[in-house]
Amino acid sequence: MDQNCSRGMSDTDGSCDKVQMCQSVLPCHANHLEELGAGQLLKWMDTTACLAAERHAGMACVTASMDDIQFEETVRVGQVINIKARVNRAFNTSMEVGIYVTVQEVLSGVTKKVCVAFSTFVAKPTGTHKVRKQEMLEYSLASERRRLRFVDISGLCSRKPVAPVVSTELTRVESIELVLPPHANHHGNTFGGQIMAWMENVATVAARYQIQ
Ligand SMILES: CC(=O)SCCNC(=O)CCNC(=O)[C@H](O)C(C)(C)COP(=O)(O)OP(=O)(O)OC[C@H]1O[C@@H](n2cnc3c(N)ncnc32)[C@H](O)[C@@H]1OP(=O)(O)O
Repeated sequence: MDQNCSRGMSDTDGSCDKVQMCQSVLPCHANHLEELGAGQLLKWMDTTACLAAERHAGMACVTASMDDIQFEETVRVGQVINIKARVNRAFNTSMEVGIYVTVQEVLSGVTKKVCVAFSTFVAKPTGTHKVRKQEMLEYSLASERRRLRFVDISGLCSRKPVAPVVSTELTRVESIELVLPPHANHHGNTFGGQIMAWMENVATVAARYQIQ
């Protein structure tokens, strides 16, 4: 598990499937523009959500997917990121975890929403666990999001390729990563947030080639 993440985690209200993480954004988390990288934020979100899922399930969980995310605010060095995660609904072996991210100016206390995301975690080893009492709105919506998630997956597979208007040949970027201990979580596996951070890094380089 990311050291910076695990240090900042604590329960908000003692409820075992709600987790909150608070982190100051430092230069080591930022890009060349002194802005928090999306990959770093995804790592923190995944780690926080994983803890919420594992506390709920009472066993190890892995990230199965994360739904679309829109980042609404740029986060800069010196600001504070606050991530809240909670299990919205448990299905059989999977759980939907809602993640709410805000950014705060330390001195003024002004807080803005950065994003909302929904991750699916799967309990391993598989087993059944009862659905706990939870907020009814999120509970109902989780079912609908789950349905759309699978429509999205089947839609992606059958979608016809669209001819690119501008050649993207020169934007091809490949990254080979050696999985080292700092990339592993508390189970000794690479965690979903780390994979997303690597993907985001390569995508950023590819996008910069395209606009050059
Ligand atoms: C690559 C990495 O290292 S990323 C790092 C962390 N993540 C991982 O290691 C996960 C790697 N992936 C896996 O282990 C598997 O693909 C799993 C566990 C996600 C799914 O395994 P499968 O054998 O395909 O799952 P299976 O069909 O039995 O379904 C298990 C549950 O996962 C859910 N599930 C499977 N795929 C997805 C998906 N893409 N999105 C959401 N939920 C999913 C199913 O709906 C099911 O939920 P339910 O039990 O509540 O009904």
